[in-house]
Amino acid sequence: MDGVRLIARFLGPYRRDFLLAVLCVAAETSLELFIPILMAQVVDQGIMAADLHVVLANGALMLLCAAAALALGLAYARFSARAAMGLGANLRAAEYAHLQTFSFANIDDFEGSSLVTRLTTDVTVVQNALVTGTRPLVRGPSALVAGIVYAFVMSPELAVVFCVVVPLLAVAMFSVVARVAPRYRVLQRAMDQLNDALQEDLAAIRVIKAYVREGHVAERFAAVNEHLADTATRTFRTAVLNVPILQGAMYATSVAILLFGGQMILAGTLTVGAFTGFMSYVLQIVNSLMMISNVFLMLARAVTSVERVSEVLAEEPTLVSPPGALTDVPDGSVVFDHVCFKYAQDAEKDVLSDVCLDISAGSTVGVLGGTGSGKTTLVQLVARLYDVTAGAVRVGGHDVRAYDLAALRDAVAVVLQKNVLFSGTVRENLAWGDADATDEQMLEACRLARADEFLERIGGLDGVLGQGGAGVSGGQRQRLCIARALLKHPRVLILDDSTSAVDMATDAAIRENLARLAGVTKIVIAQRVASVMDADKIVVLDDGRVHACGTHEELLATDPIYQEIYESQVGSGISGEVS
Ligand SMILES: Nc1ncnc2c1ncn2[C@@H]1O[C@H](COP(=O)(O)OP(=O)(O)OP(=O)(O)O)[C@@H](O)[C@H]1O
Repeated sequence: MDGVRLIARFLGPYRRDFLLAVLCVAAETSLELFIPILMAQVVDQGIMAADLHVVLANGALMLLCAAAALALGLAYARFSARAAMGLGANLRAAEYAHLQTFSFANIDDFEGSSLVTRLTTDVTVVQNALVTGTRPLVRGPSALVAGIVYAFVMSPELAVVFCVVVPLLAVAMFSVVARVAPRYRVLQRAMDQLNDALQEDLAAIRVIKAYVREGHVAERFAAVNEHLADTATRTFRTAVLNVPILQGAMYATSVAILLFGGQMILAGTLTVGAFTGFMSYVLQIVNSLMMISNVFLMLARAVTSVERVSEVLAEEPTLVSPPGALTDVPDGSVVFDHVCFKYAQDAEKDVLSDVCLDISAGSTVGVLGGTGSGKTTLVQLVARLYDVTAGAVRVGGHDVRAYDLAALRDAVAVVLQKNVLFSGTVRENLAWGDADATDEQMLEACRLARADEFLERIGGLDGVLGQGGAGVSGGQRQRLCIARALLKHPRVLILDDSTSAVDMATDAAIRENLARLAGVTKIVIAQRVASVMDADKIVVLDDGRVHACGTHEELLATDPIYQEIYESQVGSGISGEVS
């Protein structure tokens, strides 16, 4: 029922088309049911009574019925296609819009590939069910009921055969549907896995080629592909069982009716015309049962897909703005107050444990630490990309959970470790930072991020970037991403290893430019000591805890981990560039 409500809701303005499609099928069905009656009259009152007038008149009526049924069939195709395609577009739009409200945690829950299947294949399954299922859904039951009623009217004795056949067939077909329905969820899950493998391989195509791993990924893809094919074969092998069951039933019924009907004709209790008409009802009843079983199979699959679509639409975003949210971030101060965090509620260990930090507005803070020590996790909490598990993060003196999400994220610009640009011009990409920025403002941001160095070479602000920002190098992409963040005029600027692909001299020049941004708090995650040694404060993270905090000189004098990082870089010759 929930599925029906969902479909009714998302049909929206296409509900009219859907209703018209149903009316067309209903009218078409009643016309077709009328034809056997006319046929019986042709045989009994026309051929047997040698009355040509009855044959011609009824023949003309039969042609008229057939032509009207054809017109209604065409109209049905048009209305149902419009309703189904409209429904599909509405469902995809609603899912996509809802997806935009998802937090990272929501997306982690679903997995990206499953979301893709739920927006594409699942919607197509629902669409197809509507466009090809409405006709048999309306025709099947009405043709069945009408066929049985007409058969009883023509010959109640003969029609008793149906009282035996129809219930037996119904039980057989429902058991087929009951076995197949649960398999559809497994099938869609296998489809998710195929999408997952395909997406990962396409995204990593350069790495695959660089490591000459084409054979390995082809094997992995073959395995998921085979799993999908196996699951589909097992599902549809059971589904097609209803065809032999129905055909067997049709022949058995025909034989029984020929046997009993023949005896009745010989005994003079049934006319040949009534018998001919009766035989066409046998076909009609069995056909309608076939339609009903097919439509049930189709619906079983569509129900699975509707459920998967509903799961996306019903997912509650884990991060929302509170009622009466603050819309102004007064300053760029950042406080971590006994913050604990873990990604999964049931995870045993915290990723961040009891982190306390006090970062004053306008200061520069460097964050260092080993791989997996929690640096990225720490800064993501400032822009409320995740919520703390315990404690609080305060920006501008207020808990981040008190702010309107958009206002907070406007004030806290994060240049993530995985920098992403989009296909389009450089100007379009920079406009993500400030849609109203003038060319001068964009060029100034590029100058601060040292993107001006290569901007002319890629065609200036009108230079076109390929999908995912293709067409610029890693270091160039990082600089454009910094420029984009600067255009937001943030109160807090977070750079998560954002200059890792930039050479030392450019890195130093960028730092120098950023240091001049008065009033902007800068939190810089870096692997190189050189990138953070001038900071007002350096935080050393170790296994999710603040191991030490101080200036470069203080840490160099007191902290063994900092000394070790510094020494390792001095040893590798980085110190020369550092100093
Ligand atoms: N989305 C996620 N779901 C579950 N665990 C995660 C997720 N992201 C990170 N982690 C785990 O949290 C821990 C800290 O990761 P984080 O990315 O914050 O470390 P990091 O210090 O930034 O590392 P690196 O220097 O390699 O970028 C790691 O153990 C990582 O496996």
